[in-house]
Amino acid sequence: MQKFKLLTISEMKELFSSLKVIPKAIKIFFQANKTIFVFSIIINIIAGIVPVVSVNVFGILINTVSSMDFNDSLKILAVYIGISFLIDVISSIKDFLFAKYQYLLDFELFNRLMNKCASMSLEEFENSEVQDQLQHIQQQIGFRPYSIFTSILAMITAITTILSSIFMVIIWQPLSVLLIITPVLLFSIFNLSINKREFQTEERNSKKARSIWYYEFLLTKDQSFKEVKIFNLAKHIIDRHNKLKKSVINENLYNSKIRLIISTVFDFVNQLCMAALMVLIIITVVSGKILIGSAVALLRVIGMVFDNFNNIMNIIYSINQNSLYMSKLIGFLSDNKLKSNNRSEETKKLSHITEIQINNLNFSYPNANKKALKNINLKIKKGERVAIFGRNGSGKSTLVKLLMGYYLVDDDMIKINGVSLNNIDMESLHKLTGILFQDYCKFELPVRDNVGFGNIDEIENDSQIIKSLKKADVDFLSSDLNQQLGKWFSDGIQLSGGQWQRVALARCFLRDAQLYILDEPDAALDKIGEKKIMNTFFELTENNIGIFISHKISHVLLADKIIYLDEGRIVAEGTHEELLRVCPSYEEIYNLEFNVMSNGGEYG
Ligand SMILES: Nc1ncnc2c1ncn2[C@@H]1O[C@H](COP(=O)(O)OP(=O)(O)OP(=O)(O)O)[C@@H](O)[C@H]1O
Repeated sequence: MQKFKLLTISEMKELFSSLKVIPKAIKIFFQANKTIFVFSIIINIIAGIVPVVSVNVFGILINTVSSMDFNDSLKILAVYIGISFLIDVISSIKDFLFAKYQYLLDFELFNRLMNKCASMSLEEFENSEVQDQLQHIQQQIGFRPYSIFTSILAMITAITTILSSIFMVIIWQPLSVLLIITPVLLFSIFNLSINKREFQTEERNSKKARSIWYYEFLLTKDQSFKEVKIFNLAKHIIDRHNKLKKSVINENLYNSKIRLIISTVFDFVNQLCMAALMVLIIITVVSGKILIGSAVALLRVIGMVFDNFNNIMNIIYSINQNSLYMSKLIGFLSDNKLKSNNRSEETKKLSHITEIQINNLNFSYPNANKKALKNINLKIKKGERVAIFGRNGSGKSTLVKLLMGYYLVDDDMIKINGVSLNNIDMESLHKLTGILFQDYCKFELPVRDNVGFGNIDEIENDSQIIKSLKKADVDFLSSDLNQQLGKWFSDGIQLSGGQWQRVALARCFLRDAQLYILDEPDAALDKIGEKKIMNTFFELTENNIGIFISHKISHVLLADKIIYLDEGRIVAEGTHEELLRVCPSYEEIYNLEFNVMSNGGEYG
C-alpha cells in the first residue's frame, strides 16, 4: 500500500480543472427537473441571508433589553421569533425539495445509463475496461451526482451567508478577515490530497469489488454450487475472497486514519484563531466602542463566516471528489464511440432476406492475438438450410455474431440482399431473425415473458405463445403463462438445462422470421426433443434461410449444405455425401459417431 503523499502543484491544477465539469452537471440537474432546480437555488439564497438577519436582530434585541425599553424589546423579540420560525420553514421546504429531487435525479440518470447500455455494441460491452467503468458508475450513480447537486446548493447558501456577514466584520476590523481565512487555506492542500487518494482507492477497489462479488456469487448461487462441492473449492475461493476483501478494508482504514489526523489538527488551529478574534472583540467592548448586543452579534457573525469558509472548502473538496466521478459519468453517457450504430449514418431497412453473402471475411476479437475467422467465403440463398460444423473454438458462433452485426467488419465482407451489413438498419435485420444463441438467456421471469420477448408485439397473444411452446416441444409446463421460471423470485420453478433450452427455442420460434439461426439447439435435448426441434426448424425454413450449428453429424447431414470450419477457415463445403468424399476428417468424425451408435455407445 502506498503511503500518504501531499499533492504536487501540477496535481492541484489537474484537480481544480476537474471542476470544469460543474456546468455540464448543472445542465443535467436542470434537465432532471427545471422547476425544482430553480426553486432550490432561490430557497438556498434565502437560507443564506436569513441567519445573518436573525443574528443582527438578536444583537439589537440584547441592546434594547440593556436599555430597559420593554415595549420595543417585545416588538423586536416578535420579529426575532418570526425569523427563527422562517428558518425552520425554509429548512423543512429544503428537505422536502431535496428528497423529491433525489428520486427524480436517480430516475433520470438510471434511464440515461440503461439507454446508453442498450445502444452499445457487444464489442464495447465485452470490453473489460468498459465493464469496470460501468461497474464504478453503477455503484455510485445513486449518490455521487446527488451529492454534487447538494454541494452546489450548499455552496450558494455559504457564499450568500459570507457575503452578507463579511461586510460587518470588515467594518469592525478588516484585518481580522485574515485570521479567518488563513487556516482554512493552509489546510486545504491536506484535504485535497486525502480526497484525491480516497477517490483513487475507490477506483482501484471497484476492480477488486468485481472479483469479490464474483467469488461471493460462486459460493452463493446454485449454478456453481455442484462444482464447488465436487472439486472442494470452497476453502480456496473463500481464501481468495478474503485476501481481496482484507486489502480493500486495509486501504480504506488507512485513509480514514489520515483523514482523522488532518481534521483534528485543522480543528485545533481553527479554535486558536477563533480565540484570538474573541479577545479582539472583548477589547472593543471594554473600550466602549460597541454595545454588548452588537458584540454578541459580531461574535456570532464571525463564527458564521468562519464556519461557512470551512464549509466552502469542504464543499469544494466534495465537489472536486464527486466531479471526478461526474466527469466519468458524463463522458460515459456522451461518448459517441460507445454506440452500436458506429456504422453508416444512412442505413437501409430490410423488409425481406433473400441472400446472405460473405466475401473474404477475416475477423479478430479486440485485443486477441489471432484471427477467429480467416478468409471466409459463403453464399446462402432463400430456401437453403446450412449446417455449420467444426471442432470447439473453430469460429462457428463467431460467424453467427458477425452476421447479426454485433462486431464491425469491413464494408464488403458481409452482404444481405447485396447490401453491405454496415449499411443495413440493424433493428430491421434483427426483426427478421429468429435466433437461439449458444449462451441463450434464462430469463428469471414468467413463461409469457420468456417466450414473448421473442416478439414483443405478440407478448399478450396467448395462442401464439402456446403455439411456439408446442413447436419447441415444451410439454412440461402447466397452461399458466404467468408461471414464474427460475429461482430469483420465491414463487418460481426451476427448470432443467434441456427444459430451459426448449423455452429459449420457443422464444426463437415466436418470431415470424425469414432467417432462423440455431446455435447448438441439440446441446441439451433428449432424442425426442431433438427430433421435434429439427422438424420445426425445417418446417420454418422451408421458404426462408436456416442456419444451424451442431456437433452431431446425424443432424448436420440433413442440411442442404454443410460448412466445415477448422481453426477459423472453411476446410470443406457441400452436401453430406460430398463431404464424405472429399474431407477425410469429416469422414472420420462421421465414422466415430455412427460406429459408436452401431456399437451401442462403445467407442472404436
Ligand atoms: N468474446 C470473445 N472475445 C475474444 N475471443 C473470443 C470471444 N468469443 C470467442 N472467442 C475466441 O474465438 C474463437 C472462436 O470462438 P467461437 O465461440 O466462435 O467457437 P465455436 O466454434 O462456436 O466453438 P464451440 O463449438 O465451442 O461453441 C475461439 O478461439 C475463442 O477463444
